[in-house]
Amino acid sequence: MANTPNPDIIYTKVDEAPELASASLLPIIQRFAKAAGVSVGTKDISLAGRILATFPDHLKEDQRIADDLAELGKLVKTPDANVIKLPNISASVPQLVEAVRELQSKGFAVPDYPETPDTDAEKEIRARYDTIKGSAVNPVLREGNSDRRAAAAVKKFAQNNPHRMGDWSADSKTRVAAMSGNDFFSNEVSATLPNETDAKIILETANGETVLKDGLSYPAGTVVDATFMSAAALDAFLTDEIEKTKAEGVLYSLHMKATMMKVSDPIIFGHAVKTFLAPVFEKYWTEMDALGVNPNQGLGALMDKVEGNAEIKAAIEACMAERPPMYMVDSDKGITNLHVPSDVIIDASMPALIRAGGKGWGPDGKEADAVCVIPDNSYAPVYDEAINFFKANGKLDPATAGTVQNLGLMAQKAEEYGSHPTTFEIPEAGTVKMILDDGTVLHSHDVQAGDIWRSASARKAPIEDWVNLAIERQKATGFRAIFWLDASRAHDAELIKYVTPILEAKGVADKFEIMAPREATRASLETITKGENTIAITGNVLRDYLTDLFPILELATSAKMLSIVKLMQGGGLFETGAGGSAPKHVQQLHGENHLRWDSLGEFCALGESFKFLADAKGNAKARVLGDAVEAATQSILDDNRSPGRKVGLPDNRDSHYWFARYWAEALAAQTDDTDLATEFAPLAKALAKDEAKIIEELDAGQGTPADTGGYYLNHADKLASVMRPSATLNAIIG
Ligand SMILES: NC(=O)C1=CN([C@@H]2O[C@H](COP(=O)(O)OP(=O)(O)OC[C@H]3O[C@@H](n4cnc5c(N)ncnc54)[C@H](OP(=O)(O)O)[C@@H]3O)[C@@H](O)[C@H]2O)C=CC1
Ligand SMILES: O=C(O)CCC(=O)C(=O)O
Ligand SMILES: [Mg+2]
Repeated sequence: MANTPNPDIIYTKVDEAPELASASLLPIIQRFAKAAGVSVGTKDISLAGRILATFPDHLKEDQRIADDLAELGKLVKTPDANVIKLPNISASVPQLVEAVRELQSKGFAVPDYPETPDTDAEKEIRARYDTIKGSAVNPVLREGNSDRRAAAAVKKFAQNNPHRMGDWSADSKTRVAAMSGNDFFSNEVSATLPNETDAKIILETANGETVLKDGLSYPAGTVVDATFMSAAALDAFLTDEIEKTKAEGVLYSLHMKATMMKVSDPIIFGHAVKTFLAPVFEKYWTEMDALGVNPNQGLGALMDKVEGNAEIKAAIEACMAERPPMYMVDSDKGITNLHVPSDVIIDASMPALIRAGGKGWGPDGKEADAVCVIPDNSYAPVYDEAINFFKANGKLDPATAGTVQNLGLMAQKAEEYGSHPTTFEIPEAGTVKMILDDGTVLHSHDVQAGDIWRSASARKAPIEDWVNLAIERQKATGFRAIFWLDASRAHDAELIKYVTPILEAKGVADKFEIMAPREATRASLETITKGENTIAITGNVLRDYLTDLFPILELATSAKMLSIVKLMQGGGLFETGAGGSAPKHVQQLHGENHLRWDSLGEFCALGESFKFLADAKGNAKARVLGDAVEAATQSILDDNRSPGRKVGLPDNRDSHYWFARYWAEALAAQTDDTDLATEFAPLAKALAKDEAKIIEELDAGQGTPADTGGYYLNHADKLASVMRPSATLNAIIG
């Protein structure tokens, strides 16, 4: 665990499909980087790594690992940061429990996850696990705002090779259902703090006062919001939508972000489970409670807990038979939308449904229209409007559509995505107050037991940085630029008070529009339908939602996105793609040794990282490497070398061979650096000469199961032998 100097570039060690891909790609990157004197090292932010790093006191000396996330968290606050960040698991409780089980089975004595901690020791363990749960990594690393867009070559490729889109018909019954009031959207209040201040949050009830949170501290200029969702209104809404969905004869679906919104959304998910199975919960709650059922963890965990009770199981079956058919995660295996809170994640799930023409998979394994329940109305209008647009105008044509780029306010845990420490499920009716250190009551809400209250904030420096980045991007592109802000929403109105004066002071107010999310969705879809382009300048949640929505419509996937985070202290964070870690791809690799993960996001991030390094460290060779990465990425697209979806087709490993070859060829061909040209010419030649042999070796194993020695924690040697099966390629790479 000794402190060694950081490598020039840090490539994160993650989970699932991107981690499998890294086993093949990273050795290639390291070999090429070395030629420019650039070291590329790893830091472990995987779920398994996070668990091990959090419980050193439970492990043997030789099993302990450093807390890489803590180190990275410090590094991103320095100008030296140059981090390539791959997607990692934001763990729901079922995922966390599985990972713990796997580690224990491998001889790591990490403690069980205490679902209902009683003793102080259990509470302490639970508190440590809570730091690992949900989106525990991204908010730590994201010390800058987000610039996500498709690289020009990627967009052009999508236009020239349009993907299949599901047809939309005007009479599609698919619709979005959101609450009409008493949700986070309608209860929001917001204020901008004139001075630096400490604050606390208290709950006053008939029985006295409880401090929910103390020791909050905000710099001057922070926009501080408070809001709550009424549990009674939520239940009434869900109950009503279940009935309506049944009457409409379509699938019932719920779309949440239980991973990132790790406190509020699992509770809302739990309400959805409870209302769907309302008769069962009413009749059997005492027994279910005794069995340890927690609805927030989903129907899957619930079924496990009641496994031994035939009466409850029969009641569940009878209830499900009366309910509308559910949108399925895996109809073959009977996994429903409500099984696991992290299976259906709104940013990816809604765009996939829209791309499919408004269709989801039903229990019968057939596609059908669906009611999409998105309880809170803050951002639901985006999907509602997109669906209305496609019903009226038919599907988008990726061959002619322009693009929607995104500039997102993300730095320093901006907005809802930083609200977890200040989110509470209210234990008892009363009044929640946020009180500043001078005694001012900044915000106050009357609440009932079970309501979900939360406060979110956005700081001045990140807001100003975001507006300035938007000005830069608009100037660089000339695109239509829209701030997606709703003047009638409390939080957005405070942001507009920042945005307008900056635009005016810089004399660019006429280049920007400000529109509420619904209007901005329509304007953006109209713009790209005409083949024109636009920049969506959004808050943190819409940053996340839109950088899956538009790429999935325009490019078929968000995996190919360029995601740059210009860190506020001068460093660079280069995220790969805009999506997640694709669990289905791991299943396919383990089952039939085919990895359909596309590393195009990694290629884009790598090019940017080298170029950033060139500027930051004055390393001209790094620029040559970066330019050659771009040329190689272009060749991958031009020659169609991306992985195929089905077993037997070229996969992720083949695409890495081609990437190495094109990269070496571009280096050999360039004239800016003769050393690099001389070094890579023979490598390029060897890769070309042995093409047939390498491809044969890479593909030989496809069609049979592959053992990587684990799911959350792979065995390094087994993983390498699966992901680097070509001895010929390995010898050339060295
Ligand atoms: N930045 C981050 O760290 C993020 C992490 N996550 C985490 O990822 C996990 C899965 O999330 P989920 O919402 O299912 O989203 P994913 O983006 O992982 O998956 C959705 C689908 O998108 C397609 N896809 C995504 N990336 C690629 C790629 N590189 N190549 C090819 N296809 C791709 C796959 O489609 P198909 O199966 O049809 O091939 C995949 O099933 C969760 O644990 C979540 O917490 C999620 C988002 C961002
Ligand atoms: O951190 C997470 O949980 C998800 C992040 C995400 O979806 C994104 O950044 O697009
Ligand atoms: Mg996302």
